[in-house]
Amino acid sequence: MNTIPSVDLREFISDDPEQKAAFVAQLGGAFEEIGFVALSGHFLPESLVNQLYTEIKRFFDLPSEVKAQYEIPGIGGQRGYTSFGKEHAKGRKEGDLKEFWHFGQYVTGDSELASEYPDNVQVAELPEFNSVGKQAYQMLEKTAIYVLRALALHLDLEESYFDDFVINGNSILRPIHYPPITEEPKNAVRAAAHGDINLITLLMGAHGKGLQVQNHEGEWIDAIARPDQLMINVGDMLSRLSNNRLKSTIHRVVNPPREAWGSSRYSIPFFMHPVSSMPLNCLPNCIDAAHPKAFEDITAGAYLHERLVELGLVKNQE
Ligand SMILES: O=C(O)CCC(=O)C(=O)O
Ligand SMILES: [Fe+2]
Repeated sequence: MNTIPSVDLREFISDDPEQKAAFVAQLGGAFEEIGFVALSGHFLPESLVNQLYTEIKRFFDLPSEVKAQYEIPGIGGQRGYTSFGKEHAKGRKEGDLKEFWHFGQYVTGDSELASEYPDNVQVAELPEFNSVGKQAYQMLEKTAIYVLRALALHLDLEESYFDDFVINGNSILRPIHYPPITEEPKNAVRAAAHGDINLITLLMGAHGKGLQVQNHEGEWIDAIARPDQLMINVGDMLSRLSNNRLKSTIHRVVNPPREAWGSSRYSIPFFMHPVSSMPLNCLPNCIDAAHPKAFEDITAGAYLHERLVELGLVKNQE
């Protein structure tokens, strides 16, 4: 497969059972094949996308000393700012050529979870930054809940199977800035090849080319969504749960050609995570003689911790 299929969420939300079934089949097929799909008809209005890009550009333009105040020690970069070069892909030494911000969950009605998660960090210099981030977070979360409902049907589960695991879940909205490249990078790229940790990722139309996805033949293909589409991919947690039936596809962000080194790249992924108590044990109906159980049982929280250590964001004893 050399292209990424497009689907429209309005088909799933419609009351027409045929359209709904067609959406489930298209989405499920794409996630078994290439692991990526471009989604239109979602809940994130273009005006909000534009506002969020404006706010995050203002934030990344702040002086480094100001941004550094928002880098909070001891929370593994789970909220607030993470400075340039700090995160590296699993198995690599060189940091990625990026800085980023994390908005986390806005817990309602569950005091235990509210105290489990670090607080969101308020940017004093930018009055709109936090409220725009929160609105985008909630629209992306709503979209992701519908996508997971469709996936539940594809996996022969109850449509609401994921709801209780992801409502108030540990999801993250991550605006990323890849700054202009000023000298020949030594082995480092904007984002080295990796699979995402979480259940699914919703990526807002990245400003500028660069995202590539590896197909089954090992070829790298460009993944470019239209401005009204979200690029959605399967993460490692969903691959585990489905015993590899759904593919967490390796992707990367390559450095631009030299003549484009002078420009920044921005992108905004939303990583849909469940609550940390969700078991990621392979689903019994995804295990058979041809597909023996490929993963040990683990909870989402324990798995996330393992992965954050591998990324260099958490030290082992934290
Ligand atoms: O910047 C992009 O387009 C993708 C970033 C990405 O894959 C990630 O942060 O996991
Ligand atoms: Fe990614």
